[in-house]
Amino acid sequence: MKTTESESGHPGELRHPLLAALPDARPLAGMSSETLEKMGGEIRDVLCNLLATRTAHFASNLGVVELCLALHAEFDFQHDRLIWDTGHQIYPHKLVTGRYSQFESIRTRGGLMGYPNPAESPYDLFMTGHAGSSVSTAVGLRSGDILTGQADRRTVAVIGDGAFPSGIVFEALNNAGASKEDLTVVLNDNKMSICHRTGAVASYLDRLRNNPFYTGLKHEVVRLLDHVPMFGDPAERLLAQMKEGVKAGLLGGMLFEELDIRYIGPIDGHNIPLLRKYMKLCKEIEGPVLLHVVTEKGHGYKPAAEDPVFFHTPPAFEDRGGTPVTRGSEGRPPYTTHARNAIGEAMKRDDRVTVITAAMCQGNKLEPVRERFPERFFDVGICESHAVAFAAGQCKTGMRPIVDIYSTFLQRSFDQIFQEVVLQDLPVVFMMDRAGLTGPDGPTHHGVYDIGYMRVFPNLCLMAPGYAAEVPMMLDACLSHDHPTGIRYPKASALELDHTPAPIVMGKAEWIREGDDGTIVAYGAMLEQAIAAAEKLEGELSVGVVNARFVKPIDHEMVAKSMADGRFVVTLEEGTIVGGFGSAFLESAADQRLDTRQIHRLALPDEFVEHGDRSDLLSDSSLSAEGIADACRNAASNVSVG
Ligand SMILES: Cc1ncc(C[n+]2csc(CCOP(=O)(O)OP(=O)(O)O)c2C)c(N)n1
Ligand SMILES: CC(=O)[C@@H](O)[C@H](O)COP(=O)(O)O
Ligand SMILES: [Mg+2]
Repeated sequence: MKTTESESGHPGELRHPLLAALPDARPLAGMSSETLEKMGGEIRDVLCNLLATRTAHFASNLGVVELCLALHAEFDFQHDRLIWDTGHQIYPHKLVTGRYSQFESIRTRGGLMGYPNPAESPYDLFMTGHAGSSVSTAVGLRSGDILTGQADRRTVAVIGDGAFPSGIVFEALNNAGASKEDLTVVLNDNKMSICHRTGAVASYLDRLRNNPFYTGLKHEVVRLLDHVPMFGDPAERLLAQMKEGVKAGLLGGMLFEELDIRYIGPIDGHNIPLLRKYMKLCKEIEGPVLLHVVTEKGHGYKPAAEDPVFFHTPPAFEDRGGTPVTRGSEGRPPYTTHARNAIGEAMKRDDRVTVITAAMCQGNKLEPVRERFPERFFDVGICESHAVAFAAGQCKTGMRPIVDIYSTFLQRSFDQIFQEVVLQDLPVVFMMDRAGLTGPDGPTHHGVYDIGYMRVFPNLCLMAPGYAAEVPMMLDACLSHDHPTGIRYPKASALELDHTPAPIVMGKAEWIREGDDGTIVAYGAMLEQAIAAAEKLEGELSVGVVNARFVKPIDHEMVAKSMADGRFVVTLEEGTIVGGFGSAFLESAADQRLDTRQIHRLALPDEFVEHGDRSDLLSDSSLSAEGIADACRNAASNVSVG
C-alpha cells in the first residue's frame, strides 16, 4: 500500500496532500466543509489501498470518515477527551492525528496497532478492542476531570449500534444520567454489528431512524401540536398529556430522555456541516447528551456498502474497476470450521443441542448452522455475560447449549460462568474459539488467559484438540458429559494427523510417540509444533510426544509416566505461563512428590504480546519447532547435569 508514495512513485503528499500536511488534528477546526470532504476522499483512498495488502477492518472505518472529521473539527482532542468504543474503526482517527506517514505499518509487528494505542499518540486514551466500555470510561474521565479542576475538558464517547446493547453501556448511562455531568455520547447507527444486528435495542433504533426528525418532518408536526387549542376544563389536562406524549413520541429518544440524557437525532452521519452544527449544539447543552447519527457501514466503496458483513474484515483484495478480487484461500481448514461442522452435526443428531453466539456468527462461521437450525441458533448480540446466563437457563430445562464465544470475549462472562453454570453444575459446553494468539488484532484479542481463568472452577472439564479429528470427538464427549465442559482452539489451520485417534476418555491423555530421553507434553494445537520438534531432534535426542488433551482433570498417570526414569519434560501451550497447562502439570508432579526440576514450561510470557503474524509471535516465545527443540536440548543437558 502506498500512502507515502503514489503508485507512480510520487511522495504521498501528491496522492494525499491534505493528510500528508497534517501535523495533528488541530488544523481541521479551521477547514471548510469542502476541504474536509476532500480529506475524506483521501482517507477512503488510503483505506482501499491498505486492503490491497492485508486483512484489516474496512467497512466500519469507511463508515466513520465524516464523523471523525467533524469530531476533530469541533473538538480539540489534545485537550478534550475522545473514546472510540471497541476501537476497530480507529483508522481515520489515526490518519488525522499525525500518523499518516506510519499508516502503512498498521496491524504489522512493530507497526501501528489496528486499535487505539496510547503508546502511539496522546489522542488515544485507552487501548481497546472489546466492545461496550467507552461510555463508562468517558463518565469516569469526566468525573476525574472535575475532581482535578479540569472541567473545561469536554468528553466524547463514540459507540456503535452493535456495541450499544452491551450491558455495561446501560450501567454507564444509568450513572451518567444521575450525575448530570456534561458528556456527549455519539451513537453511530449503521444498522450493523458484524452481522445484521439483533435484539430489541436494534428494533428501537430502527424506529428512531424513521423518526420525523430524521425525515425532516419533526418541526412541522411539533409546531402544529403547539397550535392545538387548549380549554380550561379537565379535558385540558388529558389533552396536554396527550400532546406531550405525542411530542415525546415524535421527539424520540425516550429511552434516553427518561434517564435524563438529552437525545438529539437521528442525523445524517455523512453530512459534515450538519454534524458540526449538532456537535456545537451538544457543547451548549448542559448535562449528558446522546447524539444519534445514522451512517452507512462501508460508505464510499460500493461493494462494502452492499456487503458490510464480508467487508467487516475482508481478506486482502484487489479492486479491479470497482470489483473486489480476493486471492483464493487454500490449505487446511481452520479449527473454527471443524468446530462449526461438529456443532451442526450435533444439532442434527440431538434436538436438545443449541448454539449461542455473542454477535460473532461470522467469526464463528455459524451462518450454515443459523440457516439450518434457526430455532436453535441464538445470536444475543455483544452480550457475553447474558449469553452464559441465558445458556444456563436453557440448560436447566434439559437443553444442551453450546456457548460459542472467543476466549478473550468470554472473559466478560467470568461471573456467570461461576455462578450460573459451574456452581449449579450445569452441562453447558463452552467452545472457546481464538484461544491463543490471534495475530494482527493484538493483545486485546489474544485468547491467552482462558486456561487459567477456567481451570480454577470446580466441576469444569477442560480440553483442547491437538488435531482436526479430535474436534467432533471432543464435542460429542462434552455433550455426553453431565457437567460443565470447555474446548479451546486457536485461530489456526487444523493439523490433519495421519493417526487413528484414541477414544476420548475424560481426563486421559493420548501418547503420540515414546522417547527415552524426554517427553514433550503439548496441550492443544501446539501438538503440531511438538511433533515437528521431536522429528527435528531425531538422531540427537529420543523425545516422546504426548497429546495432553485435558488440563482439567489433568492425566496424573501421564505426568508420572512422562517423567519416569528421570526423563525431562517440556510442557507446551499457547497461553500465558501463569496458571496455564504447565502450572497444572507442575502441581500434579508436586502432589505426586516427583522431581519438578525435570519439568520445563514453554508458554507465552507473563506480558502482553503485541500484534503481528501469529507464527512470528509464536517464534518470539520459542513456541516453534526450532524453539521447542532448543528447549529440549537445554532440558536434556540440565537433567544430565542434575
Ligand atoms: C466484548 C466484545 N464482543 C465481541 C466483539 C467483536 N466485535 C468487534 S466489532 C463488532 C461489531 C460492532 O458493531 P458496531 O459497534 O455497530 O460497530 P460497526 O462495526 O458497525 O461500526 C463485534 C461484535 C468485541 N470486539 N468485543
Ligand atoms: C473488532 C473485533 O473484535 C472483531 O472484528 C475481531 O477483530 C474479529 O476477529 P476475527 O477476524 O478473528 O474473527
Ligand atoms: Mg454498527
